[in-house]
Amino acid sequence: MEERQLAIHVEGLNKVYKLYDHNRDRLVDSLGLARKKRYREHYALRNVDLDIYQGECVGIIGTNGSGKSTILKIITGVLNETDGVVAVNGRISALLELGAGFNMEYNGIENVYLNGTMIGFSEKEIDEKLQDILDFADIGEYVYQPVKTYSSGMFVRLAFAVAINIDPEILIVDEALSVGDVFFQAKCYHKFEEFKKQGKTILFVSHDLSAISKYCDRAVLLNQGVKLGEGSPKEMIDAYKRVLVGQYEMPETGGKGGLLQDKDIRAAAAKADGGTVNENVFGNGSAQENNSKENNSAENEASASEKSGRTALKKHPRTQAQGVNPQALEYGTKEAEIIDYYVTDGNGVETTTILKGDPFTMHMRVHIHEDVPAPIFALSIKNIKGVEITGTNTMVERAFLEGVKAGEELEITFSQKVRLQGGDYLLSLGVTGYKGDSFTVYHRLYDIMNLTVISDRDTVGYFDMESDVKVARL
Ligand SMILES: Nc1ncnc2c1ncn2[C@@H]1O[C@H](COP(=O)(O)OP(=O)(O)OP(=O)(O)O)[C@@H](O)[C@H]1O
Repeated sequence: MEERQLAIHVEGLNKVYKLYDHNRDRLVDSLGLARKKRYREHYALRNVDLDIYQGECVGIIGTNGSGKSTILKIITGVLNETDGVVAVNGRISALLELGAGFNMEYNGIENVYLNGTMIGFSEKEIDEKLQDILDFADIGEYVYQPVKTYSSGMFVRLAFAVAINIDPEILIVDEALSVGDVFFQAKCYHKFEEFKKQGKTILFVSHDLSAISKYCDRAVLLNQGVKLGEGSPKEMIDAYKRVLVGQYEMPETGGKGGLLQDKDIRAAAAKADGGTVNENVFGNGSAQENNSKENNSAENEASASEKSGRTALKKHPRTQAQGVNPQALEYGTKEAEIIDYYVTDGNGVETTTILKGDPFTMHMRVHIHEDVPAPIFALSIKNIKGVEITGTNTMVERAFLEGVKAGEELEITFSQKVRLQGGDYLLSLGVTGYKGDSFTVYHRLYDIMNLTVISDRDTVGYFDMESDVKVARL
């Protein structure tokens, strides 16, 4: 059997930042005058092992601040590790932060030469590649303008064109592609396919889970600087979904490469941050707290309810990390009030990310404050441009409930399969009804939640008609 060659080997990698509360502490420390420790240690990466083989396309996923960019920067040599081993076998071309390696005052062509020589090409070699680079970037006369005048889209076109046309053995891309328009993205992903066929190695970070599942052979999941696991994109996206809703748990931990449990991560993070275990698995604990305070209209509502003499409700404090939109629009008389909402996948696991074709259920809990003769419960789904894609309600579905009394609590579920194309969607919920002849909105939560659909096979338009396609020779 042919032995696979390693392209990137990372072992026991740590990156620790010193965080100072005051600038004077930093100064005292840098002058070597500090008698006691004046900083806190922050682990951007903690004991990470990673092997990537030649010809693989590997995606790194994880929440904000999980260490994705840090590991790429260390592999490409832009950043030094605190300790650990990093070995690279092959010429790397990297597309990291937009603008890295570019001189803003130079024009596009001058920057092509600047970048090319930085990677180790001679002027003559770059001369030979220049036309391919300019053709791929396709930014016309702008190549003669200083890059400081470029839009971020133009910038990424040129940077990507340079990165892929200088014939790297290992291509490293950090998120940058999301800046380009869809046509350019398609061209880049096509190039990825070509690269893979040529046996080149690709390592890329993206929040676009569809791209990860479509192009990667393998995915790595980072959280709070710790590698939670690696495996098939589907498996890791699934684990990532659980991290997002705070339900991550893996059955086995054990030896090297084993998956850690939330409590291990929290304990490890807490140790590095000064000892106390932070119950929040989403990263910065205080930021998370602020989020839930700011965006949780439910909490504000509770106090409003109390003021109006209604019983205080036990509401689930949902947060932005759980897909809740802090800018959701809310109104209604609140005679019936939506007090909780969440999405579960086909296994009954709470999530905000569903694979196209899979079943999912929208759950809505409603507290009835005043007798309501015949409430209508509704769900609708919009795309991020605001186009209403689909929706339904208990009236059209003929799921009637009559004579609902004050004090009751109801759970309404909408279960269906995802036929939407890959992308982000916004869910709206409502409770309305007729009081005599007059239509009343009891409670509406517009665009309250985000739902991400992951797809590696998008058809045309808003939804997949699940066509049964046959081609026959006659
Ligand atoms: N110069 C720095 N000083 C201190 N902390 C830093 C520095 N750079 C990064 N960090 C911290 O290191 C951690 C990892 O950051 P990194 O940028 O690698 O995350 P990421 O996964 O790429 O996030 P995102 O998805 O938001 O791009 C974060 O907690 C970040 O705050």
